[in-house]
Amino acid sequence: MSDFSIAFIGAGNMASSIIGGLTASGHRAASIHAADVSTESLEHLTRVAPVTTGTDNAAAASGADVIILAVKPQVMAEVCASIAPVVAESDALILTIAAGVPIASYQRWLHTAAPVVRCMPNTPSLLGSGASGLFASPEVSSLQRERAQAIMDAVGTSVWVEEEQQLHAVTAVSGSGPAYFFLFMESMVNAGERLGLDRDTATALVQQTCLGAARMALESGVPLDELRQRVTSPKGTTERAIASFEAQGLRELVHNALTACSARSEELSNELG
Ligand SMILES: NC(=O)C1=CN([C@@H]2O[C@H](COP(=O)(O)OP(=O)(O)OC[C@H]3O[C@@H](n4cnc5c(N)ncnc54)[C@H](O)[C@@H]3O)[C@@H](O)[C@H]2O)C=CC1
Ligand SMILES: O=C(O)[C@@H]1CCC=N1
Repeated sequence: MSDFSIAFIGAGNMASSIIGGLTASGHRAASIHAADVSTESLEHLTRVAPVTTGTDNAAAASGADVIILAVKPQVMAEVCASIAPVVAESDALILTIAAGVPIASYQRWLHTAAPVVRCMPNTPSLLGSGASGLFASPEVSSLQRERAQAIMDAVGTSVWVEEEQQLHAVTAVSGSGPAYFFLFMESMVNAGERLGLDRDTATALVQQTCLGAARMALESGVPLDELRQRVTSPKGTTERAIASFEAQGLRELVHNALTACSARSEELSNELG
């Protein structure tokens, strides 16, 4: 599994994180090639791992088993045009991490029904703690699915969805999700300050509480509602806070926010499609 060759088109933040994760998990740097228009991005990447780099997208993609498209959605059409002649001559898997661009657009820009896996990652991938949703076009083989999963598992965990449309929900839950937790943490820090803590103390307590709660949710095997109830002593302090959240409609607020996010993801797909 670790010997297949990978070409990255775009060598920015996400590409260097994935490459860092891949090489840390045993993938040979010699079988990874990266192309970028920016020599600065390429220089930064070679400090992460000794991969082959260049500014010619088609040269990097040539001979690769997996071509990872790690550029912004706005330049995707141009990038696909640059590699289309190579893709036409190969059976490489196209793995794209760009938000919003539908599979039909890649196949149109590449002028072929290439096997495409769309991935919606999130920013904690930069630390190896990402959560990614994956969707495969019908042309993707089982070996290619395994390879796509192995690549994204190098920077966190990944789940497959059965329908491309479900990537809108993945975007609403995990793609944009880190921002919701940051907002909640900001709100807790501000509340802690107003209750008399200095900002640094409130920040340290909030950060560690968030990490601890996430680890309990992940590692205890106990359902979320039970974990919450274990903190909530009858007639105690937590009960008052939870009652306040519930009375002010926190669950409905969250539902509305994720619905708005998913709807925007659909709008963007229509614009980029
Ligand atoms: N769901 C999320 O929160 C996240 C999604 N993403 C997606 O991942 C993709 C990459 O994001 P980042 O790595 O953060 O962006 P970045 O801006 O760090 O890297 C993109 C790279 O593409 C290069 N590039 C631009 N035009 C090019 C061309 N024609 N040929 C070759 N390279 C070219 C740029 O020079 C740059 O180095 C984006 O599509 C983004 O939407 C990334 C991070 C998180
Ligand atoms: O906000 C956005 O549009 C992108 C997609 C998911 C996370 N960031």
